[in-house]
Amino acid sequence: MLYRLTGIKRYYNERCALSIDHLVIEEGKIYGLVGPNGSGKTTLLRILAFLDEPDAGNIYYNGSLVSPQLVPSLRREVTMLLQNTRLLTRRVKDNVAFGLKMRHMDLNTIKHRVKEALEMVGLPVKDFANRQWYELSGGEAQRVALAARLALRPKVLLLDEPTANVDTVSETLINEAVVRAKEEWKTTIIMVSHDLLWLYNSADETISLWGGRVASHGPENVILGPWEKVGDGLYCKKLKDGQKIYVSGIPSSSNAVTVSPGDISLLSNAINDDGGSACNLLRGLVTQMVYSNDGLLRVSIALGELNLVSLVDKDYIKSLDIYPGMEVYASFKPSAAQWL
Ligand SMILES: Nc1ncnc2c1ncn2[C@@H]1O[C@H](COP(=O)(O)OP(=O)(O)OP(=O)(O)O)[C@@H](O)[C@H]1O
Repeated sequence: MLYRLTGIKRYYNERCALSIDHLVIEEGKIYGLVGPNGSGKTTLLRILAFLDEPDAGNIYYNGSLVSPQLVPSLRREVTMLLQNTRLLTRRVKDNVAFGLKMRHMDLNTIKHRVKEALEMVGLPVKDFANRQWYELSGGEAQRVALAARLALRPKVLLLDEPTANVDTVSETLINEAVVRAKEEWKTTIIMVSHDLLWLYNSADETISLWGGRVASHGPENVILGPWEKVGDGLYCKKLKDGQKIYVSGIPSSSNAVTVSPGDISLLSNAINDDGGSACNLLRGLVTQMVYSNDGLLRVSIALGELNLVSLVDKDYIKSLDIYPGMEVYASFKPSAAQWL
């Protein structure tokens, strides 16, 4: 275990922006960090980068309680890349070499690391090393900024939406470089991303934030209220197409629930064969089918204004003969919903 966070709180002007009871980050894994705007993603990254201190709680890094005395040495192992990082006003190779020089590395190592890092992000040394910072496109500049971090071969690389403002070529190269860092140096990666395809295929785990708290499930299947109370502990939401979703439990202040993709089953007709217990049965259209890195298939279904994702076995899909564009039924128990 690389990080263990307990009882973390971060306030801005007495408003709690982050409240994490318990979070563990394992070494050498890729974590996708997701959540709506303002949910605390950047706040969490800055704490993990030791750039900000929480107002309460403890952080353990590599088994040791992090204290202000430890922070300078930890900052050498952990590096962060922001959305639009400004380059230093100098040549590409000087940008990439900067951190290595600060660490007093010898010239041969610096030369090798600069070449390696630039090639990892798809910028050949002969074409780019001597270019000035202003002779680059936005996507190239972001890749140089990433190369400067990769050259350090960091133990932890924190990325705050690094592909938000770059074209698809740069996006692919950045995503590939991140995966290579994990494979070659066992770098632990924590990356804010809205790219669900990347999350499904490359991330080992997803941390989902909601209102500064870690939500129990991934980025999908957040269903917002309003909810109407229809029975004892039973609540209903009416979709625009007239279908109704039922959830149980005790509502929270967020008025939102999540349903794990694994708890949603798919049926090709409206006959529910779950032994008669009351289940939601919602008609929708298959919009996307993606293999996920756990060997299962993620099927996205559009129903009314909602999009639900179901995680299903490949063989089951074959038996249903489902394909994009097909009408299916998504089924889940009201008790599968968890209030955020
Ligand atoms: N320096 C600050 N001063 C006051 N409030 C802040 C500050 N930084 C962040 N906040 C607030 O804390 C909350 C969490 O912000 P944060 O930037 O961590 O969210 P985020 O999930 O990264 O958002 P986004 O997706 O928009 O980047 C927000 O409500 C934000 O307005």
